[in-house]
Amino acid sequence: MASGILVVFNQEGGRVRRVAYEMLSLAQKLAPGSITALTFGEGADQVREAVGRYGADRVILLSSPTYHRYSSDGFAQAVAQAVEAVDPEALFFPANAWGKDLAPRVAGLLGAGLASDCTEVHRREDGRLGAIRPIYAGKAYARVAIDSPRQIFSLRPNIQAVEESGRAADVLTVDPGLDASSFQAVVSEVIQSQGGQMELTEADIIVSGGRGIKAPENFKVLEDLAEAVGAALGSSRPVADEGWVPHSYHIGQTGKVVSPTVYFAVGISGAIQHLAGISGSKYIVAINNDPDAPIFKAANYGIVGDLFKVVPALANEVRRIKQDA
Ligand SMILES: Cc1cc2nc3c(=O)[nH]c(=O)nc-3n(C[C@H](O)[C@H](O)[C@H](O)COP(=O)(O)OP(=O)(O)OC[C@H]3O[C@@H](n4cnc5c(N)ncnc54)[C@H](O)[C@@H]3O)c2cc1C
Repeated sequence: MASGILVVFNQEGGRVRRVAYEMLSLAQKLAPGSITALTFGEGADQVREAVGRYGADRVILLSSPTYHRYSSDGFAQAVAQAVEAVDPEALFFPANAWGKDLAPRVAGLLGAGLASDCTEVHRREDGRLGAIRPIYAGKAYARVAIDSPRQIFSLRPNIQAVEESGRAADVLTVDPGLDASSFQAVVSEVIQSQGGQMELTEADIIVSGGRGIKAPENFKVLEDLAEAVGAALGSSRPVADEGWVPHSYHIGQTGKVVSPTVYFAVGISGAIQHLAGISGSKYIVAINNDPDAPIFKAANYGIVGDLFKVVPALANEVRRIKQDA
């Protein structure tokens, strides 16, 4: 009978994103002792110790040149073969760009149900897994049950706690026997986006600017705060549409969905389409000179004031506290 969870994730040169550890920690709670991790690409061999520490009992490392370049159809076939070898009850994928591309293809190949972008996965009374996921642009949450024998979930980053279990994972050798030349679509080049900052969907702190910053050169004020608090930079859609910042900064219904611990919304009015992308934030700090701005209804902390005075004062205060510490 199918049992355990197969946790599939991406890595670059041995660098594993935190969401992989979050998935492993959660999987270990749901199916203790039967967690298999699967990753691909150059550097995959280096992740064994780290994934073991965070809850993998076994690990499949597809590090051969066949898997050096991402291929949606090729990787989906490899995951399907790993599923045949491991026979898990469920698969976890990260709900990042990589996982959002791969998970539906694997679900299609396996004929399995997929619940995407989940904020919670739990064990139900009937022994199967269930999930909670946001719907209607984050305005409501749905409880999801998957009827197919195999269940697939993609998990939103920064939602689960990470716990170290302190064991080393055993390496499980699975050779899908695939030939990269038969892959239909292969990523031939990855171009680093402008700014080269950390991935917004995985950032713990985000400083985000809206039209209230008035001109692209004023974004420096936000960069200074971001540097002081160690944050990634984001923006509302009009700011990215105007070309004041790269499009990769755009947060919201039609942009990135983020779930940081702290989200600074600076000069952002709080339109519903923007809130759709930030409702997973633990704390929202709004800085706006209009006391009636809708963002204050969503915020945990609000400062009514001119951002050009408030933000530099905040950055200086953070630096002063850090120096004193
Ligand atoms: C189909 C659709 C999809 C959309 N998707 C998205 C999306 O994904 N993401 C998104 O962000 N938007 C999206 N939008 C646009 C959205 O409706 C809003 O227009 C947009 O979010 C407003 O951006 P803003 O808050 O930067 O600008 P504004 O609404 O113009 O707000 C600027 C704010 O700055 C404040 N301000 C001005 N000067 C200062 C100052 N000196 N100090 C402090 N505060 C100041 C103002 O009080 C105001 O609240 C979408 C719209 C549509 C129709």
